[in-house]
Amino acid sequence: VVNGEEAKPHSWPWQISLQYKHGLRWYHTCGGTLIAPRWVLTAGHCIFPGDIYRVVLGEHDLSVQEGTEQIRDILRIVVHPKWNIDCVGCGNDIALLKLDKAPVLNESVQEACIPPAGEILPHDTPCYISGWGDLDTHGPIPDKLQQALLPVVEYSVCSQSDWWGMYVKTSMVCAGGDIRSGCTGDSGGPLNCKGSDGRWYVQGVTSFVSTRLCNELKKPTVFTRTSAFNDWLDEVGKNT
Ligand SMILES: CC(C)C[C@H](NC(=O)C(F)(F)F)C(=O)N[C@@H](C)C(=O)Nc1ccc(C(F)(F)F)cc1
Repeated sequence: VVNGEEAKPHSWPWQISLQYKHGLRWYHTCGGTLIAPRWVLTAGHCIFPGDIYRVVLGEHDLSVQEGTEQIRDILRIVVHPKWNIDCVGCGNDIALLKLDKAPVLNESVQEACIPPAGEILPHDTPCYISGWGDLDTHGPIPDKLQQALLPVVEYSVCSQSDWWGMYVKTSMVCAGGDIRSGCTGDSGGPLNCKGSDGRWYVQGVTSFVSTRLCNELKKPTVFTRTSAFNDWLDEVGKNT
């Protein structure tokens, strides 16, 4: 997250760290969101066939054992069938991870709500991105979870030629566009937006930023719009 701030520990208790094994060590590679007892939502582009992954919940500082962490192995990875790394602008950058065992829900580990199908947030709705991604285009990476307020940018603005133009689809949500943004390593994490019921909804899955600068002006962070995939989420979850 570029130009954000350290999140209050465990204030986004559904945020997970997706880690891959390299040699004998594990490394944070993407964010994700706990959306059901045994299901984590992340981005399709976070998954590389053949890699070994694990999920860490209840995390705040990646470099310290805080006692709130719960580590889970992944039983099944389901990447959206239409996700194509060679066409990031086509969308469908979404995947589900089934955990081997449900984590214990507590102060540090909670589920986020999934928005109703088709829900579109109005321009300037205040949402927060959270993640352990780079603090700037070329690093460094933080140890502690970061957050930034990213107001929603409605599609009619985000699809303007000097914004994302044809690279953004209605199955996506844009947010930000000023000096704050997501950045490498925030991928797959949530766009957190508070509903009128006071609950937090994962309205987006962090998908892409500008290849030039993470926080390039008029290139808001682009998220997979969760409310465009309710049917797919239900379908995958059913044939657990
Ligand atoms: C690995 C990528 C598919 C996703 C990667 N995502 C992120 O860094 C994050 F954290 F914002 F989600 C990214 O945006 N990386 C930059 C360097 C990038 O490649 N951006 C990008 C790629 C394609 C397009 C498009 F849509 F035009 F094809 C737009 C931006």
